[in-house]
Amino acid sequence: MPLLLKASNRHLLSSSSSSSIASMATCSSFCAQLPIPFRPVPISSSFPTNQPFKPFSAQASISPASDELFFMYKKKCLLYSPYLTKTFSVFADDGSPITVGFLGLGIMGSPMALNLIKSGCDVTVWNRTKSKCDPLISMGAKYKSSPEEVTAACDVTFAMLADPECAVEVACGNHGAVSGMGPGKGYVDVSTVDGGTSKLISGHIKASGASFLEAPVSGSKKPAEDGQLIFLTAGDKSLYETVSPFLDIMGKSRFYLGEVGNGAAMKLIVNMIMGSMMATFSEGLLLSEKVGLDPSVLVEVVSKGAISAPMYALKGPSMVKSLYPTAFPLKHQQKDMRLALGLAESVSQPTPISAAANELYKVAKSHGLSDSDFSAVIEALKGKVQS
Ligand SMILES: NC(=O)C1=CN([C@@H]2O[C@H](COP(=O)(O)OP(=O)(O)OC[C@H]3O[C@@H](n4cnc5c(N)ncnc54)[C@H](OP(=O)(O)O)[C@@H]3O)[C@@H](O)[C@H]2O)C=CC1
Ligand SMILES: O=CCCC(=O)O
Repeated sequence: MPLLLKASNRHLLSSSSSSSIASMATCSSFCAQLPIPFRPVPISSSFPTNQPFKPFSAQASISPASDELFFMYKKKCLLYSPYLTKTFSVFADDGSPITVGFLGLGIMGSPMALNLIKSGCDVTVWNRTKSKCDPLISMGAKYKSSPEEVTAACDVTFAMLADPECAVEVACGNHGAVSGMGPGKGYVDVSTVDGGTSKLISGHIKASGASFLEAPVSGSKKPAEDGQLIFLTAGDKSLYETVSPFLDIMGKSRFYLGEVGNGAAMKLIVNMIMGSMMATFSEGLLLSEKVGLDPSVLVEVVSKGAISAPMYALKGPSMVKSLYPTAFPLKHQQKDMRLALGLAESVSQPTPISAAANELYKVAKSHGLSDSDFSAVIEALKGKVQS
């Protein structure tokens, strides 16, 4: 017989299977390591009683057979995924599904929205270039022709946009997201922008009576596809709690960092470190080659020691071949260096290494590498740069 699982602020579930389900909830770190197709979807969240949203309930039908599967999960066995992904949905208290909007279907937005759709969420999409909506529409997404229409139709709307300028344009421009917002709705900006931009958007959203959360992500194209992103959130706590089931579909971890601007700052600092790491890695690869060493061997040596990083292992082999398949566009990395340096400037923090790295990304951009992967920054260090 199916069991109805209701989320509560204690993560307790009113079912005879509560012990095994609760075990699953406490094993979230293992759960997050599973690829999306094998990952149990989140079935609990916390809902403060005084929050302005339609309260969510995570609801799932669980048969005795699937209860067995949860027990297997506790022992770190794989779950039978189709069973779970098809039975998960998030509902408002009036029984209607929580509707989700998604604005911006680029490298990151498309797989993030797709994971929501695959998990059974009711998703409405918009993108400036309409053709990028088509694959998602064919997977079951609804389509609206402006950000305003999306936010008017949806309870919560995510935005994954290129830069501060277009994040503001999509939120606050003509027929922008703000025009469709109102009390009881939420706007979650997952783009990488600076804190000032985030506060500006937040101000407009909140003036409409809606709630705002910034939630930039760590993790690139593949983690977005695999639902392994890391959300760095800040803003309305009640919205954070409301959208947590959706964040857990798209990601493996989430941080709540307090006031709007803190999520943006954390994201920019992480990417400032990453940009400098990539620049110095590039120098090392080229230096090794110049002194007669095999840069592929350098990649291997680095992978064995204390400075090993997934980024070097992932990008190194193709950098050695001068190949830069785009996961994180170089123009976005340079934007993040620029914004991080602005953050440092605002508090008089010296960042000479990052400032130097930023110059390299600017050189790479000037040589036509904006849309290549950010690992193409190595080209800025070569004597002869392809244009
Ligand atoms: N790629 C990555 O590895 C990661 C990226 N990020 C951040 O996520 C955000 C998106 O990145 P990513 O998906 O890679 O970028 P893409 O360049 O692939 O996508 C950018 C999106 O922004 C839209 N856009 C750009 N300009 C405008 C505009 N003027 N008006 C409306 N929409 C616009 C694009 O629409 P259109 O399709 O019409 O061009 C597209 O939907 C960025 O802030 C980036 O820094 C964060 C983590 C990782
Ligand atoms: O903003 C892009 C981050 C890319 C990554 O975290 O791998």
